[in-house]
Amino acid sequence: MAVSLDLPADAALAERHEKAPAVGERLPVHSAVCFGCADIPHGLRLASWVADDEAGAAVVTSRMELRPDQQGAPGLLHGGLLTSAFDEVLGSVVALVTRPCVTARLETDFRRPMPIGRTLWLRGRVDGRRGRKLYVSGTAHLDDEHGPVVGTAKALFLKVEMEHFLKNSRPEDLEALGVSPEQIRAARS
Ligand SMILES: CCCCCCCCCCCCCCCC(=O)SCCNC(=O)CCNC(=O)[C@H](O)C(C)(C)COP(=O)(O)OP(=O)(O)OC[C@H]1O[C@@H](n2cnc3c(N)ncnc32)[C@H](O)[C@@H]1OP(=O)(O)O
Repeated sequence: MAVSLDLPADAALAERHEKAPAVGERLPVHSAVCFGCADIPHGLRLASWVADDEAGAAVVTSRMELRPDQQGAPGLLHGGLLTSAFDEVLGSVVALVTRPCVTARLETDFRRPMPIGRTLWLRGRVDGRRGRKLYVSGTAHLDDEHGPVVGTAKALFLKVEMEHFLKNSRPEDLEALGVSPEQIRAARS
């Protein structure tokens, strides 16, 4: 049975890490080949900034231009791409608190159609943390940050160790990041 994504009563506030970018700063791409944020032809090409939050929680705002090559129904964004966009935004906001983390569970509600040629503004917030678990939520708005809500999301991210990638990623991709074959072998032995 699916585990609830509701914030537990004993979750702690999840503030930005002291070394995380400040409010207003644009986030750098976290990988030159990332489907969500890298400047690659087939990617979502999300641009993201650290945003403010009254309660002091970590928040990210992202912009996504909806392109003709992203259609599902004619003239409308494919729904799975909204889920992918939420995964990127929520993964980015979690990385302001602690990292590395991976998505364990992600739910998307599709509220309104998203026409191609328009702009989505997404907002992701870390609502709280309990141990390795980070509870996050997001909203997607059409045309501007306060435009109509077209989708909402809730997710659970889990903090993992670097071994998660050393054991599971393709060796050639790890080596391209500077990881030695010995480190990869050691993690997998
Ligand atoms: C040198 C290398 C460079 C690397 C550079 C890194 C760069 C970083 C870039 C990030 C970029 C972001 C981009 C977008 C984010 C992705 O795209 S992440 C990719 C998609 N996600 C994945 O591939 C994750 C695949 N799943 C897994 O690996 C494992 O299932 C997980 C998530 C790590 C959990 O496994 P586990 O650590 O063994 O945890 P486990 O003991 O099963 O569960 C711990 C707790 O979490 C709960 N839990 C686990 N799964 C779930 C679930 N699905 N639902 C609800 N609760 C759950 C359990 O019930 C348990 O609860 P408690 O009993 O403690 O109360």
